Amino acid sequence: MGTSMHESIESVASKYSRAIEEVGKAIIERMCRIWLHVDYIYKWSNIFKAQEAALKDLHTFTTSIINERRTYLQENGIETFEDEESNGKKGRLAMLDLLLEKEKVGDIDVDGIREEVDTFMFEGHDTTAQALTFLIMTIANEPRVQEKIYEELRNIFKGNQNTPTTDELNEMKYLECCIKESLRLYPSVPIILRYLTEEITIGGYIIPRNTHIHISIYDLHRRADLYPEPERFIPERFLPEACAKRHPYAYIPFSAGPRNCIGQKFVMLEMKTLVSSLLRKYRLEAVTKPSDLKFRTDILLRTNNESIYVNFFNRC
Ligand code: HEM
Repeated sequence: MGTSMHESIESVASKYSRAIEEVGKAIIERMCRIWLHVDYIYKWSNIFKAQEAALKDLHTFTTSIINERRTYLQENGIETFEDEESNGKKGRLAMLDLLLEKEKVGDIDVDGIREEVDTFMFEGHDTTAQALTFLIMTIANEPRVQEKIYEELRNIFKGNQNTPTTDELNEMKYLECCIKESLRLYPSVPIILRYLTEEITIGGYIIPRNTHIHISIYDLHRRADLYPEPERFIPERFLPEACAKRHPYAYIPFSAGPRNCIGQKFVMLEMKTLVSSLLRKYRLEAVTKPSDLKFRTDILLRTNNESIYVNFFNRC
């Protein structure tokens, strides 16, 4: 986003993680209690108070990120993005710098910037952390798959220890199938919500317009008619020839349509970078098994397990 998170921000970062969980809890608790759907009643509830406290911590964190960047630009006398190669490409702005530029010409105010930063922090942070957790656990539980990924990495890197280049990341085709299959079984965003502006018919049922609907990505991804033996981890389901036979909306970990995830290409590179670096150095052995996972109702796919464990062994 164009900022580094140094010490002063670190001190509020753990509060931020807790705040995100609290806000998620408040949303779910409200959703499940119909009387709390009425704003007037909700505002008197303890859930609302907890939500407000969490939002305060959340906004403290994102505001400090914005202020840190603003101060940096001011202290270094950077007037416009043309002055700085902030992301290595002169003329192309990091997101926060672009928002700060727009603020100068009155296209956005400070609350607007904070909303955008909140969206990116929320959409980009826990989603990726959850996806990596489930992927690493799954690879540890699938020795055949792990060896196949390792073989692919050995062929790409041929013994060198370098950080992967973009070309090398693009060569990790099998690892990509594993990431996709892991997101099928463990979609970080298990449900999405939509508001119907027109009537639709699904499976013979008419759903009237002006209806709020939930789309369960988790359940869709485990449909046996779309994915035979849906509980099994089979990365080959995502080889190009297998995907070609499937409906384009049968797999939607990043949603679909005009409001789909804008971070999906970035996150694939991020996950490949992290997992390939781990697997080049370590062999993983399972501790927590998929059958140990106890999912809870939340806006992100989380478990009630205290922790998810994996053993790491040095590859000599
Ligand atoms: C494994 C990681 C991720 C998953 C599974 C994921 C999934 C999703 C999903 C399902 C949506 C649509 C939500 C809805 O329709 O209600 C979404 C939206 C979004 N995602 Fe991601 N995401 C991930 C990572 C990221 C990252 C790394 C970023 C930013 C760098 C990001 C930025 C966004 C933004 C800004 C939106 C809102 C787009 C809009 O409303 O127009 N996401 N994401």
